[in-house]
Amino acid sequence: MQDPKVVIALDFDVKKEALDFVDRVDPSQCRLKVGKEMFTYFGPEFVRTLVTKKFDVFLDLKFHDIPNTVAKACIAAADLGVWMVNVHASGGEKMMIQARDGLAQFGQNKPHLIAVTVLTSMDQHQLSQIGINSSPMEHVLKLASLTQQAGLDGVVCSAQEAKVLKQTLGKDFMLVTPGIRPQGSDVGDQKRVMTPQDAMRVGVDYMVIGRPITQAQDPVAALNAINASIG
Ligand SMILES: O=c1ccn([C@@H]2O[C@H](COP(=O)(O)O)[C@@H](O)[C@H]2O)c(=O)[nH]1
Repeated sequence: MQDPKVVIALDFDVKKEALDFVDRVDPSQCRLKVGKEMFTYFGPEFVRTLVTKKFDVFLDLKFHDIPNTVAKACIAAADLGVWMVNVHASGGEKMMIQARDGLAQFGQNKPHLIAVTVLTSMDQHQLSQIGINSSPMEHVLKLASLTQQAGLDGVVCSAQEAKVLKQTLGKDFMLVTPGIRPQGSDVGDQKRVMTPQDAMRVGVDYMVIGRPITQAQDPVAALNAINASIG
């Protein structure tokens, strides 16, 4: 596979289990995501290990802070050699611009910089609880437009918003979508979900998939089945 579409959310709490899994997959089959849990347990060394094994690593720490702090955190991520790093779009345009500018020094080796719009675990009701009275679609579009205006490479959104975002922001603006659930798998805490096949149909660039693979009886078989279904 030339450009694997599946980004596996490792989310293991035991390092050996994570590395055993990583040793059973190949960079041609998938990319890997390290999030807050694994980074907090195992730190930058774990990220370096995956990079050394030639995996494209998405460091999903969703930075959200003042512009100077976020820009420096993005630079620290780029120093690890990751393929992709992210911030929260709700941190604002200034923050995103400073993060983008901070990464410019990495030239060709610059990681993709994307911004989280509305978490895929949130629905309309949860948005209204935090004072946002637009629909998830409207709010995602608003934050994605701001992200594009700030010169970032793309956004994290749900696949449910992909068609409208591609139509509005163009095909080159990258869409990275968690909340992917193969038919019949447990939705868990995700609210805005879609199957891998439908997500590909609506134009997502990369699908983040965690538990449906990592908690499967045979995780490698689960990954292979997903790849075959979108092949
Ligand atoms: O909006 C978001 C942003 C990030 N995530 C992360 O993606 C994975 C999804 O894992 P599943 O087990 O497939 O639900 C997880 O690491 C989240 O932190 C997200 O789900 N939604």
